[in-house]
Amino acid sequence: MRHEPDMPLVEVNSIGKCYGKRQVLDGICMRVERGAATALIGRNGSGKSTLLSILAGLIQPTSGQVIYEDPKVTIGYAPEIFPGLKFTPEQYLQSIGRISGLEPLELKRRIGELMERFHLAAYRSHPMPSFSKGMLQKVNLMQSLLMQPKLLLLDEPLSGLDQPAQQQLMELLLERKREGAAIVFTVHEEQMAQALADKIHMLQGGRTVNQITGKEPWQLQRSAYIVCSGLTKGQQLSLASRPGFLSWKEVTEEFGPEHTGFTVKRSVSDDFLREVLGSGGSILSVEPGDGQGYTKGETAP
Ligand SMILES: Nc1ncnc2c1ncn2[C@@H]1O[C@H](COP(=O)(O)OP(=O)(O)OP(=O)(O)O)[C@@H](O)[C@H]1O
Repeated sequence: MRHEPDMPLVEVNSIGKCYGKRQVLDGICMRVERGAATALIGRNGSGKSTLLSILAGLIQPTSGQVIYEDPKVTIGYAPEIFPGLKFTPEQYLQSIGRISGLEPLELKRRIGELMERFHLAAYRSHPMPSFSKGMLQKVNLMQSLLMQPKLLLLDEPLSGLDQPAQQQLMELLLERKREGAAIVFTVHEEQMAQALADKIHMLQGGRTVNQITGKEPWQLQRSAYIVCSGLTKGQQLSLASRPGFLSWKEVTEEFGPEHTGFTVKRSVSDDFLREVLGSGGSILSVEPGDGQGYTKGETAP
C-alpha cells in the first residue's frame, strides 16, 4: 500500500457516534502522529472514552472514517475499568501474549520486565480478585504495553495509582514516545497532560471545542490577563516575583500611559488582583488568556 509521506499513524475524519437517537460524538477530526501524545480532555460524558474505543476499533463510528496508515498497526488499549479477573497477573499476561502470537521466551522476558517496572513482581502469582484498585490498574497498563504497540490508547491511566507509580508510568510513557509510539490518553490531571502531551484535544458535549499544540498554549489556556495601572516599578517587580506570574508588558498604546498587562496562572489570579489593589493600583480589565499580544521571551520588568 502506498502512503502520503506526511500521513499520520491514524487520521480521524469527521466521525460521529450515536447511541439510539443520542449523538455522543459529532464531527470529530484529529491526526494521531508517531512519537507524539494527545491528551483528550473534557468533562464527564463529553465523549472521551467513546472516541478512544473507536480508535481502538472496539466500536464503530456512526459516520465519518478512521484511517490507519497501516491497518495492521499494533494497538494497546487500557480501558477505564479493568475487571478483577480470576487469574494471576502472570497467567493473564501469558494468555494475552500467546493469543497475540508472541514467541514464548520473548513473552516471558517482557512479562518479567513489566512486572519489575510496575513493582508487581512479588504479586505475579497472586489471584487478581485480591488486588487493590491500583494493582489492578497496573495489570491493565501492563496488558496494554505487552505487545510494545505503535498506538497506545489509555483511558485515565493514572487512576488508582499512587504518586511513585504515577511517576514511573510517566517515565515509561515518555520512553515509549521517544521510541516512536503514538499515545492518546484521557486525563483529569493537568500535570500529566502538561508533562506528556504534545497536543490537547478538548471535547464538550461530543464536539471538539479546542485543539492546542505544544506546552505554551496549554499554559496560556489556563491563564488570566490583567490590565492595571497606578503601580510603581518596584510594585511591578514585586508582582512579577509572585508565584503564578507568567509575563508582563507595557500597554500604553492600547490603554494609556502607565498601564501594564500581566499574564498570570488562572489559579492565582484572585490573589494577584488583591495584591494589585492592596498596592494602590487600579484594575482596568481581566480576561482569560494572554491578551493576544503575548510574544515568546517577554520577561519581567
Ligand atoms: N454503550 C452506551 N450506550 C449508550 N450511551 C452511552 C454508551 N457509552 C457511552 N454512552 C454515553 O455517551 C456519552 C459519552 O460517554 P463517554 O464515556 O465517552 O464520556 P467520557 O468523556 O469518557 O466520560 P467519563 O470522563 O465520565 O468517562 C455519555 O453521555 C454516556 O452516557
